[in-house]
Amino acid sequence: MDRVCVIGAGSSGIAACQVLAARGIAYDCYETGSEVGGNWRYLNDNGMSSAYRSLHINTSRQIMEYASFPMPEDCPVYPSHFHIARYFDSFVDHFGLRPSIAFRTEVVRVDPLPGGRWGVTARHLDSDETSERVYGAVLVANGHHWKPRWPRPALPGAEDFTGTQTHSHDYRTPEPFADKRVLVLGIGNSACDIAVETSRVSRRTVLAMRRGAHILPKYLFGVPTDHLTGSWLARAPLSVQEQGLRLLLRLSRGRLEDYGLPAPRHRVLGAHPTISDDLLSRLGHGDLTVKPAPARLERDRVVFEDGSTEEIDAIVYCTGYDIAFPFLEDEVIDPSDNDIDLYHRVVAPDRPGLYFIGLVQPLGAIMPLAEAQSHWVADLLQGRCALPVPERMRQETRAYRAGLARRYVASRRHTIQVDAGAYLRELRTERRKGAARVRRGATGR
Ligand SMILES: NC(=O)C1=CN([C@@H]2O[C@H](COP(=O)(O)OP(=O)(O)OC[C@H]3O[C@@H](n4cnc5c(N)ncnc54)[C@H](OP(=O)(O)O)[C@@H]3O)[C@@H](O)[C@H]2O)C=CC1
Repeated sequence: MDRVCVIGAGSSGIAACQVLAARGIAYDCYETGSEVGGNWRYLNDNGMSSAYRSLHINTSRQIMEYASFPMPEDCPVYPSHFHIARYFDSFVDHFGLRPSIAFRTEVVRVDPLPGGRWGVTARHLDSDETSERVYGAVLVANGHHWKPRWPRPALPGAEDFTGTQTHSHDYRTPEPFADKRVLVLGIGNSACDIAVETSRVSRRTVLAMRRGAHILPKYLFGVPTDHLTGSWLARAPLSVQEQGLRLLLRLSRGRLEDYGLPAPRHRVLGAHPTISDDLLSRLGHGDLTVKPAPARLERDRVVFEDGSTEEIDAIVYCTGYDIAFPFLEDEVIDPSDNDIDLYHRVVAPDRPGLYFIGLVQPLGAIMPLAEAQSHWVADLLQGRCALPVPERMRQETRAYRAGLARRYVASRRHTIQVDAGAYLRELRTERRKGAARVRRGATGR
């Protein structure tokens, strides 16, 4: 079997490396930075980490750990990025993966070649030299929370705004916002974490949003929330999960309107969850002001959609991330507007040998899903599983899109959503079907 290329040594890339190594598949992994961990390596010198100093994961460690390597017992329930980066270091060392990772080596091009092979061009940052190598398959694990998504088009008046305008990707600590009048835009997890933090040092922090969000706590009745939502509740039909969660939230934290937040018009499971223990208490303290979305900027002030205005010194756009593969031409795969059609979120139907690891946004955590995806890809590489014909794969991607449209608020942030437990079951089923295809000799490729 031809050698395989893994792009990125973040949480998904190292999961892929571990599985490939365990399965005896020769591979090279390329990582732009000097260390593993991707987004979870604070101040990562690959320039792609969006982690801020106070970041703690909002899924519990039991939900985020790799199946092959449990997190240490003494790790907190909701570890910080420091704990998580340490865990990734020990994962890589435990499995002896480090020598297979070319650090400070950026993949700059990936080209399809005749015969289903792939040409990979890498730039070595220390020497600025490039090298080319041919691989039988490429596993793309470059992450999807590193390229800032700014409002498109920009807010009217943005060019003439006299304050600062930054994206959450570049937020590290609240100090630069001390004594400032800050506007945080969005109501995802970045917005809530950042608004809570700036509200402690700013003169005033305004949290503006174009729709409400169901705020989930990290604990419900003393139990990590995802221990409830990821276990018995996750196996129930969606409507039962929805009702159960709605009831639990109503009992534990009451109505969001009573904290000054707009009542969400969508179902609890109709948006990627916003998880914060601190937001509601900061609102209760009167240290955060809630506003609708900005309508326009007027030099040193922001006019909101309800006609109210605020003088603002700094805007932090917590408006999410674009999916991007800078090393792939759009003709190969085009992720514009975060639309990307992959069979079971991994396989490019018309590009044999091109796989995407960790390109999901789960209710749950990406790490064990990336690991499970890698096992499926290893099956495909070793001929233990086969894919259906491309048209069958495209049917699956259409059905997935239709399911997203039925369930989720229409937003560019909801194009790669999965429920962790259900998705793991889906991958297991696909592996069984893929093995049956091999036995029948019914391979699509
Ligand atoms: N502690 C943790 O573990 C953390 C995890 N994360 C994760 O990182 C990922 C990214 O999160 P995040 O950075 O919050 O981004 P998200 O994409 O999740 O949220 C973006 C927010 O910005 C809003 N928005 C986007 N564009 C506009 C616009 N033009 N005008 C007004 N509002 C806009 C969205 O609203 P709409 O819904 O209407 O599109 C949404 O409220 C998520 O998976 C999140 O869970 C992030 C921070 C902390």
